[in-house]
Amino acid sequence: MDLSGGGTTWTLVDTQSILVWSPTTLLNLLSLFTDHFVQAILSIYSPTCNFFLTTIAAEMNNLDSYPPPFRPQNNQTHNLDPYNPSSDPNEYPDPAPIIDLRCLKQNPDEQKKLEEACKDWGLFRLANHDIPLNLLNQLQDLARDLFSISFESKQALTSDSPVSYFWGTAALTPKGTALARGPQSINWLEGFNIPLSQLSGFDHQVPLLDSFRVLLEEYGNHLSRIARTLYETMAKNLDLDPETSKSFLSEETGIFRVYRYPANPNADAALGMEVHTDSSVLSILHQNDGVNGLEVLRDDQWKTVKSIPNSLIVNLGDMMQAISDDKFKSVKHRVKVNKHRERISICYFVFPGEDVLIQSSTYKPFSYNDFRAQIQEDVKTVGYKVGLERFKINEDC
Ligand SMILES: O=C(O)CCC(=O)C(=O)O
Ligand SMILES: [Fe+2]
Repeated sequence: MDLSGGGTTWTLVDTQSILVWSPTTLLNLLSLFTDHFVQAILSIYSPTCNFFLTTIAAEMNNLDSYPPPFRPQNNQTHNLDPYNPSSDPNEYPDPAPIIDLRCLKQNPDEQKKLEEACKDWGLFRLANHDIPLNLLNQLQDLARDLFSISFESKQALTSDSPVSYFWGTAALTPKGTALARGPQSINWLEGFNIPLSQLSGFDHQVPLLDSFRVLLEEYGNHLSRIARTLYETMAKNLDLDPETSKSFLSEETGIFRVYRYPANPNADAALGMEVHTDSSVLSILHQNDGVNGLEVLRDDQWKTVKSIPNSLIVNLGDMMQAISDDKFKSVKHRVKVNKHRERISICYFVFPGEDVLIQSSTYKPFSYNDFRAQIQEDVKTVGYKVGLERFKINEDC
């Protein structure tokens, strides 16, 4: 598949004009301004130029910030379709069930709704989570700033650090470095892997990283609270023994993954993230405003989970499916790339204590450690994560 990110000359066509620009010239020009200033200018331009400006806004990040294979190639020209908001999936209602966190503790109907969402979807949108909107916006802004520094600086910043930088795959070793993959399975993403327990190991000398650390600490406290509340309600739904079930959610294992999915005119040729299930108990996701990408598989159809301001997406992972003895579902999902705009998402994953045995009638007893080791092995040998199937009790033997 053609994984090139585009050409150094972007050809943009609308009904009135044909404009051929060199992005290098444009970027040099635009980089003189701050993003916010440019956004303000963009908003006062005439609507006929809107699609053009939207595209340029998406492309104006420093090209040096992208991993080399994601950069436009010199001898290529791309025809970018005009950005057409009326074909935007935002026009359609979002199908995911909505859970109101504030109601969850007291309201049996909301608890029932959660149970249904876990069985039918393995995913839901979370409203009334009580995370300040300001914190979510600041996190997104800082994540964008962090991704905008040069590729080499991102690598240098994270060498010798508990934070790791990766690209092209989301399959990582326990240390957070990318597992080697073949070029055909490259994922159109870059990211930072940040274990919550090691936030203090951030380089305090680098102001951008230090500001990010402060925000992530605050965000991490909120997500631990949310994960605990959701998990306790799920454990009650499943009638799990309260003492045993506690060790299935270990807040110290919390990990952040911050992703950037660069815009790509050949969006149909590459996935941002390939089809997978998460290995976690729960995953909690925040997507930047207005850029869709996440899709879940339901009834054999891919459904877009829209980016809606101030809401979080929660999905159940393989550990939750095993803990629930297959009553709840670890949902298959993937990320599509946007042709015009880059997408940033901030994901939190929480796991059982590493050596805690999960026992069920469907799977052989295994710990998260066993599960992770098996995935590492499978990705190296078979090329992909086999997952829970590896631990299924084979009734024929
Ligand atoms: O970026 C997203 O929307 C989803 C990321 C994801 O599925 C993952 O990290 O497992
Ligand atoms: Fe995922």
